[in-house]
Formats: sequence, C-alpha cells, structure tokens
Amino acid sequence: MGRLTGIKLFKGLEIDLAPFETRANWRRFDPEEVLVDFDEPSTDVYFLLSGEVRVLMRTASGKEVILHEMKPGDLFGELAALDGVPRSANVTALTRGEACVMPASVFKEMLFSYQPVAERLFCLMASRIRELNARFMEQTVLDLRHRLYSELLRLSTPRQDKSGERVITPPPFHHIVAARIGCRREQITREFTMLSQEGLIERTRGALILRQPDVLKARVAEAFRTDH
Ligand SMILES: Nc1ncnc2c1ncn2[C@@H]1O[C@@H]2COP(=O)(O)O[C@H]2[C@H]1O
Repeated sequence: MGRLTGIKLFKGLEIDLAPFETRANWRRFDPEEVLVDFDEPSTDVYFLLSGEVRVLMRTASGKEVILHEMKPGDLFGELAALDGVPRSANVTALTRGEACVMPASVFKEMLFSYQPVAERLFCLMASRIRELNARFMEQTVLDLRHRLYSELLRLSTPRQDKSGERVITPPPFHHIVAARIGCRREQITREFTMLSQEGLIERTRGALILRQPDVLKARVAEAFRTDH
C-alpha cells in the first residue's frame, strides 16, 4: 500500500489512497511492450511507478509521430477513462517498468471525491493542450529548421556548471527527433551537421550540448516574426 503517493497527481495531498489502490492492479512491462493501443476500447488509467513510455501515433505504412514521453510519476489513459471513446494514441514502453492500472470507474470516483485531485488533472490536461497548441503553431508556420531549433530547446535542460548552455541527456537519436517534428532522419542529420559547424551544438558521448541556446531562441522568434 501507499505506492501511489509518488504519483504527481497525488504528491503532497493528504488523501487515503488505500481504498482506491486495493481496486487497482499492478502491471510490470518490458521494453517495446504496447500498454495501450490506438483505437482499442479499454478505459483503464495507468500510473507510471517506474520506467519510461512513449505516446505515439502510427500511419498505416508504419511512420511514427511521437506525441510525448513519460517518466515515473506520470499518468496516461485518462482520456478514454473520462469520455469512454477508444484510445487516442498508442503508449509503448521504452524501458522495463511497472504501472498501477486503475479501472475508469475507480478513477472517476476518486476525482469526484477529492477536488484537489480533479484540479490537478485539469491542470495536467490544460498543459497538454497548451503544448499541442505550441507544436501545432510551429508545424503550421515554421520550416523544418526552426521546428528543430524549437524542439531542441524544449528537450534540453540548463547545463549545471556552464551558465547559459543547455544539454540533452542522453543525446537524441536522429530518427526520434524526426518523428517528433514530422520530417525525415536525413534532414535532421543535415541540420545537425550545420549546427555543429556553426558551433551551436556539440555532441559528446553522453549528451548533446546546446552551446548558444539564445541564438536558437532568437532565430525561432525571428522566423515567427517573418512568416509568410
Ligand atoms: N498529445 C498528448 N500528450 C500527452 N499525452 C497524450 C497525448 N495524446 C494522448 N496522450 C495520452 O495517451 C493516452 C492514450 O489513451 P487515452 O486516449 O485513454 O489517453 C491518452 C493520454 O493519456
């Protein structure tokens, strides 16, 4: 018991989760295991206790578009739990891990019993819509180069020791970046080569370093200003 207390939806809230946990199941998974498949009629909510998963859509020919990646503490499957419509995306494990799988009826009972939990879920859903809006805007207005700059900034975190620099750890595979911004792997490889030559990025064994993130930010802002 008490294993859900680390989930972001509940963290720090004084809630007795035991009555809900006892009505949920625990599922261990392996890399590449499909936890939720696009269009399937299941409605359980998944709370990620350990491991990482990727949310994606796949075309009939197998091309993947990556929507999101999740870490321990995150949740997914809330859309079908709330509206009963088949799954909006595929969720596949990237690593080994474990999830708490809660029936939709139990999840909704919890939301209706505890207002702070419902509020957190609304905020989570709002933040996902905001991110989708930003990406939709980029996809509509920006060319591939500036979409890439924006994505690199989004994926990166400030570098601890060097002021101003940002870092992506581990360095992303080119085909994964391509699947995030909707282009081909070779285009990413070409852009990375140019960015390296300009001294704007550097690839080390464990990371991709953004040497001058402000330059990338300024280029994205300029591209938004001059769109036509
Ligand atoms: N754009 C997105 N960003 C983050 N998570 C998403 C996105 N689209 C779908 N999901 C998650 O993927 C899940 C697939 O099943 P559901 O539609 O039930 O609920 C969905 C969300 O939890």
